[in-house]
Amino acid sequence: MSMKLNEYLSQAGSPQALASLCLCLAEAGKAIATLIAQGALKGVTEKMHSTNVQGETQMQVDILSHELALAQMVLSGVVAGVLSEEVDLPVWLDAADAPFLVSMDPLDGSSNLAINGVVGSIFSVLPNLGASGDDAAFLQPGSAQLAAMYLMYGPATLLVLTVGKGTQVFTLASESGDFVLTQSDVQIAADTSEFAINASNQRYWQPAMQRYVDECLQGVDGPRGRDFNMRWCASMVMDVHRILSRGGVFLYPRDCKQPVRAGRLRLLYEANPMSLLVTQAGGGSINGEQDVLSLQPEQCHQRVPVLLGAKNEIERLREYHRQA
Ligand SMILES: O=P(O)(O)OC[C@H]1O[C@](O)(COP(=O)(O)O)[C@@H](O)[C@@H]1O
Ligand SMILES: [Mg+2]
Ligand SMILES: [Mg+2]
Repeated sequence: MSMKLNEYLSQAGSPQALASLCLCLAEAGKAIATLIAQGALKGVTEKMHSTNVQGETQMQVDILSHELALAQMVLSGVVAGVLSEEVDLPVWLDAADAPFLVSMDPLDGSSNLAINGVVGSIFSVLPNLGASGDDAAFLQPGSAQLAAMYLMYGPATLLVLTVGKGTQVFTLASESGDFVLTQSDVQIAADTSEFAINASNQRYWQPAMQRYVDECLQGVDGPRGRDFNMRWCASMVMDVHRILSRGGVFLYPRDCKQPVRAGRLRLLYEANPMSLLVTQAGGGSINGEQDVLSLQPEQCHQRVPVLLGAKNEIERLREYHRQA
């Protein structure tokens, strides 16, 4: 029998407050999916003249997605503060004693909208340890996350969730508006012959990454003794979803393209939630040497290198970094 998101949350024994939050985030996802589906008819593909705190050009739809998600969190009544890619400082809601903090990338891969490509939303749920109003409250390691979720706005709208009991995939039933469990306890195969990396940055990579990709590219004639396939979607949600669906590794390594930043992806609302979802599915996630989930964040919008996916490949990459 098909299980709905609310039924899964109660079966998983999630506390009522966490279940309410997940359901509100699911509602936000539905609203964002509806917005995106309008495409150019609603200006979804247009850029704005503003930049976010990362110095990236914002799209109107980045801001609208932020607002839709924020409105649902206000409604939930269980969120004290929200850190978003789209705003410089965390937003503190009028709920200081609420149990959760949420970090979010309201629209991931938004540059793909110009080509009608797949985008998503990413949420990380942390405990509110009582320091409401203090932005440092968000600087908790990924291992402290109570839940992680992404929504994927593709041919189907998917919601992928972990509350620390495996990783589950739900599909939006458009007629009823329910998210229905379609894949439970996803497992990522430990081995793979597929990697994902933005190869245009190759000249900036460190030796460990040069070695890994070079060996993959040598294929059956090289030390790996087999051919590798390559994919890159420029949308972390889509790349991670492929790994959850058919295995592989996703690599956004440290590089020297912009020496001031350690990596491309943001620790608190991209790397951490995706790492929890992937490790709950049996995969690995490191920054090169350390587990991403063990990193102590230093800044709200901090960037980190991220290598995640098939466990044995991630351990191989860790070893290459140790040896370099
Ligand atoms: O432009 P690149 O190097 O391909 O980087 C793509 C990466 O940047 C991101 O798009 C960043 O996300 P945003 O669209 O939320 O800024 C990731 O989704 C993706 O993995
Ligand atoms: Mg993103
Ligand atoms: Mg974004």
